[in-house]
Amino acid sequence: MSQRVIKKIKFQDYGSKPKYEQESFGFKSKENSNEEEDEEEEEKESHVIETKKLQMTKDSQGQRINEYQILENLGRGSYGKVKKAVKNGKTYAIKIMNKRLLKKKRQGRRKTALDNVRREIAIMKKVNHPNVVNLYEVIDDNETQLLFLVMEFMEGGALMDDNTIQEPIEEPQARKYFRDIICGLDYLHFHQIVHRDIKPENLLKDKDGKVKIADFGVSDIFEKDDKFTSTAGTPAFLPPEICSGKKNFSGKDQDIWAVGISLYYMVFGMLPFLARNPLKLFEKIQNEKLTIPEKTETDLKSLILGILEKDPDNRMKIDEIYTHPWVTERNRNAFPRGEYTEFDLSETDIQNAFTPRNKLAECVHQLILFNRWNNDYESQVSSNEKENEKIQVKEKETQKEKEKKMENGNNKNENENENNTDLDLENSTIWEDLGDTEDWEEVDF
Ligand SMILES: Nc1ncnc2c1ncn2[C@@H]1O[C@H](COP(=O)(O)OP(=O)(O)OP(=O)(O)O)[C@@H](O)[C@H]1O
Repeated sequence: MSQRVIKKIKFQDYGSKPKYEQESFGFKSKENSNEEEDEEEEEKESHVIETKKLQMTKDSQGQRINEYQILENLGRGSYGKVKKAVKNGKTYAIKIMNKRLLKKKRQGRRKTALDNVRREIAIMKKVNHPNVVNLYEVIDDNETQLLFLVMEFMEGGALMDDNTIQEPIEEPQARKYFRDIICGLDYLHFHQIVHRDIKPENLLKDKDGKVKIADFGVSDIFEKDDKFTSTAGTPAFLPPEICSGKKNFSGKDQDIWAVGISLYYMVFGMLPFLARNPLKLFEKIQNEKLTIPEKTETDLKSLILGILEKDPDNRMKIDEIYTHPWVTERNRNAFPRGEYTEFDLSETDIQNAFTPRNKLAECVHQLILFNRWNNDYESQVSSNEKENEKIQVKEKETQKEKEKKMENGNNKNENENENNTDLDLENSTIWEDLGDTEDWEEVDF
């Protein structure tokens, strides 16, 4: 059963805008708020609408998904397409995915892409901050197996487009962007969420140039400590401790390092470590001394060196970043931290992020596969009977023996299922037989 989670968040936005006003989510600037109203807003469980019914129509204006008029493509990720859409005059970005295809796309030994999407949605449903891209609605249609994430539209696109050499961003502008990123990241880390793929492509700008953290595809949640063993992220943004294959590294330290690489990229227009192949790149990240252009101003230099410290124990932490002279312009531009109240984000929330796994249906599917195999086996035996009587006798004996064995096997399976209703389908071979999974064009709009 899903726990009741009441989200109570208070924060101040000291990023690119001094005061935060986003009426659509019920947050108001402090001057305008009254306490009762605030209390009411805070008691909302989740701001995300969950829709189970999908209506896809086509008219003279093009395609529609429920009330959303679908416009042009915004981009394509590894899990699906992102389209621009309009509803009641407001623009949205809709990520369109196909659950059937996600289920077939393996991610490591035990997981499928659907597991990652489940986690991404669970996280996005809970978070609500001006520097994190907001999710408005999840449309989860079982008939078509399509999944739609309706997000706020980030008109300004990615902070920087790709990993080529780019025009550096002027320092005052870079500082605003950097503060936005730190505000969003601090909020996530407070709520025990690590992003694990911070990079300019996943930092999107809204129409006012405010930067928000997007793409929670490989994000994770942690409990007591933030130690991880699995590698996730983009090679050029991975810290030395991950490149060296260290087990048990800090997810927060990984995010901080990636923010440092992103800052370097913003102010110098290029990545600090580049190589032709990942192995060479990992070697450079671990061993090559960081070069900073000579004319770099002292405060900026000290911040970059502090964040891009190879030893994670000596790497700058987020509270030191908040008070760093480059960030605060030597205390002329205060950068206080937001105040947040905890919310729960549990494994149950992840499992229930959209239509919960139907364990019964999956068990039935396994039984059907087993019966099919069993019938094939029996028909093979009967054709042999017609051909040769002698063989038939032998086959019957063998058959009996095998049936006996199978019966024992069946009983064993039944017993196992009785003991383990939570069938481990991640380890089941049924996903292996589903063929090639590369054709993402199947998500056709
Ligand atoms: N909320 C949004 N507003 C505007 N554009 C968006 C939004 N979300 C995503 N996009 C665009 O759509 C593209 C695809 O996004 P998506 O999150 O699916 O994948 P990605 O981050 O590019 O890649 P991957 O998921 O493989 O890491 C992005 O590159 C971005 O330019």
